[in-house]
Amino acid sequence: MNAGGIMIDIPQVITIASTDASGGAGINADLKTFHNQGVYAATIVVGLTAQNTYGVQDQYPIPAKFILEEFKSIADDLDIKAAKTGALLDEVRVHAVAQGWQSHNLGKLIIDPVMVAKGGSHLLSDTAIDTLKTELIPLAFLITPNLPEAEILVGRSLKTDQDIIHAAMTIQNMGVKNVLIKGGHRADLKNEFADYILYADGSSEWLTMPGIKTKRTHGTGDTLSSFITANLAKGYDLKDIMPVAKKFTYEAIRQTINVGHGHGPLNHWVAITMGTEDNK
Ligand SMILES: Nc1ncnc2c1ncn2[C@@H]1O[C@H](COP(=O)(O)OP(=O)(O)O)[C@@H](O)[C@H]1O
Ligand SMILES: Cc1ncc(COP(=O)(O)OP(=O)(O)O)c(N)n1
Repeated sequence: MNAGGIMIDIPQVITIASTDASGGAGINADLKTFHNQGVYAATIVVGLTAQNTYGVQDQYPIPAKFILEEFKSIADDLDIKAAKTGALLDEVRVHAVAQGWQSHNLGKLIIDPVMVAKGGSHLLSDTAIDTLKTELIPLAFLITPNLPEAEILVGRSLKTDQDIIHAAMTIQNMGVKNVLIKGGHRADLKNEFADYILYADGSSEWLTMPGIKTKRTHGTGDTLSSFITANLAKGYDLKDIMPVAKKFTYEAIRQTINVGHGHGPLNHWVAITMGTEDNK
């Protein structure tokens, strides 16, 4: 009821992750990307980080019981179409998120398996990897590891295109429908950045953009996975979203903003939207 006004239906999404005090990564980057893409965003906060563009100074996990309360509050009221996870910190938090997910229907699950931040700090403990693999990954629509994260998931080093293609198959066999392996950390590619995606139907593609020579890449993975999450919630097909998500992230790095003195954050004001003339 909104007498005299108008009621607008807007796709609703959620990020299940940790905050970044400096605003460039984690929940902060997710919310900016969601807002940019015109979806309504809720949060399940799993942890807090004292962090800046130099690195992570401290982290504070939210108790599992409270995380489950957050799940219930959202599920009792909102109509979430897609959710993404980010830094989940440890085994207790990964288990709580898997438990919360199984108890409530929050649409498509996108896992960004954040393990190590740019400055080298661990945002997922080693003991949580098995829990991630056995409890959370089988629930997901899409997982988006960067190269080092994919190496940890499959337990071998990934150097060549063939290594990456086989790793995506290994990860898909863990029970997740679609697998995106991001190439931002690939040592042999300097002039172009190629990501590989293996889709649920067995088809696959390499997504390539020129490499930008910059250290201002704080929150690139969060931005890419949030763009995908927002547009899945809007009803777009993953195959149509992927090239535009790649372009959005590229432009958010290229059109840099002067914030921070280390690995600076991205520009979350770039105007790239699905369905517009250049981005069918
Ligand atoms: N310097 C860069 N120039 C162009 N694209 C980049 C650059 N760094 C990262 N990307 C792209 O940003 C996205 C996130 O990649 P990556 O850095 O591997 O993830 P993460 O932030 O999770 O470590 C990928 O699409 C990757 O190709
Ligand atoms: C709280 C928090 N969550 C996630 C990250 C990592 O974000 P990512 O997009 O992978 O970017 P970088 O670590 O490469 O900056 C984070 N740093 N903090």
